[in-house]
Amino acid sequence: MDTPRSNLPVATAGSAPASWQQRAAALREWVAYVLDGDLARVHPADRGRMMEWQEVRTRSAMLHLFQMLAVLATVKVALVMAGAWPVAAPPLLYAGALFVLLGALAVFQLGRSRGTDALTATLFVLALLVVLVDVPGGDLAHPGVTLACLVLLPAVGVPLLVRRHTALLLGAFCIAVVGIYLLLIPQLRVQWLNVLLYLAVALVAGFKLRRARSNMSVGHLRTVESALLRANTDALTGLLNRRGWLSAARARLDAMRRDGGTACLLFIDLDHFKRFNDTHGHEAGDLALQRTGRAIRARLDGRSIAARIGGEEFVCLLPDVSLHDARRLAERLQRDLGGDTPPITFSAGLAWHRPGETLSQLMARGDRAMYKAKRAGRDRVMQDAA
Ligand SMILES: Nc1nc2c(ncn2[C@@H]2O[C@H](COP(=O)(O)OP(=O)(O)OP(=O)(O)O)[C@@H](O)[C@H]2O)c(=O)[nH]1
Repeated sequence: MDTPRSNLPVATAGSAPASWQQRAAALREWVAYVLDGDLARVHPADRGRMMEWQEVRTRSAMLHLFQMLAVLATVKVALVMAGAWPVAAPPLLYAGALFVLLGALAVFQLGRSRGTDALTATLFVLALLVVLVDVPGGDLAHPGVTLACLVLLPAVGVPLLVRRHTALLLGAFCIAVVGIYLLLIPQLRVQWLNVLLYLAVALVAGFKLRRARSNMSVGHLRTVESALLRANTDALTGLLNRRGWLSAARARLDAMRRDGGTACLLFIDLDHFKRFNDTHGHEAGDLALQRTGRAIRARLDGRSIAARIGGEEFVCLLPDVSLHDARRLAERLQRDLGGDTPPITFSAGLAWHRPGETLSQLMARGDRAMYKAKRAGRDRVMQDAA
């Protein structure tokens, strides 16, 4: 049996690219295809799933971040309580612990419902402050806190947004700035190691997050992609199935309505297929369907859409093809399949798309023309009145 192929590109399939950047690039290509490229070939329900995927991805990144910050804050509170970490203002630390609690609640919310991104972002900033409240003086308005926040936030955020080298350069720059600043202020010197430690943790966390997000994206997209392929593809022939056809052909007609253009519908029904099965066996019948699918694919250009919409029923939408050319294409197909052993014959109906006509109306006319061909003795191509 043929490996099912569909009209969707398989950007993320094949051998796994070496680095996560390459995987992310493949991923972006695929997302661009699905979201911006030819959405015509993706069922509207899948569009919703793609959006959902993006939301899930963002949320998961936030979850990772909160987990790490919560761990940091917990360690710190434990050290303070054990007397191993002197702080100037314990009340502020306990207030910070409250923020962590709120952060944990937000994490819980993130896992459960939508629309908590603003809350989580706020809590994220507050949790960062928690890690910094022990700057001497314990004053949140202290310039050291402000500076550290200004540095830590990009230290976490930058690796998520830019390339590794740029992030490392920026990180080194931030560390240098903080180092110089802290050396210039005597009362901050005792804390500069702490701050550098946080910076290092923040940088590592940023990279880890980026990697985790990218890995998850590739894995998740592969799943979505194969689900999309399965849902829209006929497993036997690799052409679109009825679901994929309805979505793709409707979208193509919509695009024609918007941008102009014409199309022809070709409706194909294999002749006496029951007899074919009875004579040669069901397996030979399956092979005949696959051969038909291959022959159709070989004859169509990249803009045409082809599907197996029923047992031995095939349809093709041929954009910017005249009735005359569509008939020639159908006749070539007849020759392709008739020359095989055992020969396959089919009856075909042609209908030229009328302006404003829906897909069902067009298909009904194609079907009618195909039945005319059956009634006239099969193994022929008939057309509906243009
Ligand atoms: N091998 C195989 N047979 C199939 C498949 N799907 C449908 N069929 C068979 O296709 C046959 C269709 O038979 P009919 O609808 O009576 O039509 P027909 O025998 O082709 O006769 P006409 O269309 O009038 O020429 C049935 O016997 C189905 O069992 C399939 O996936 N594989």
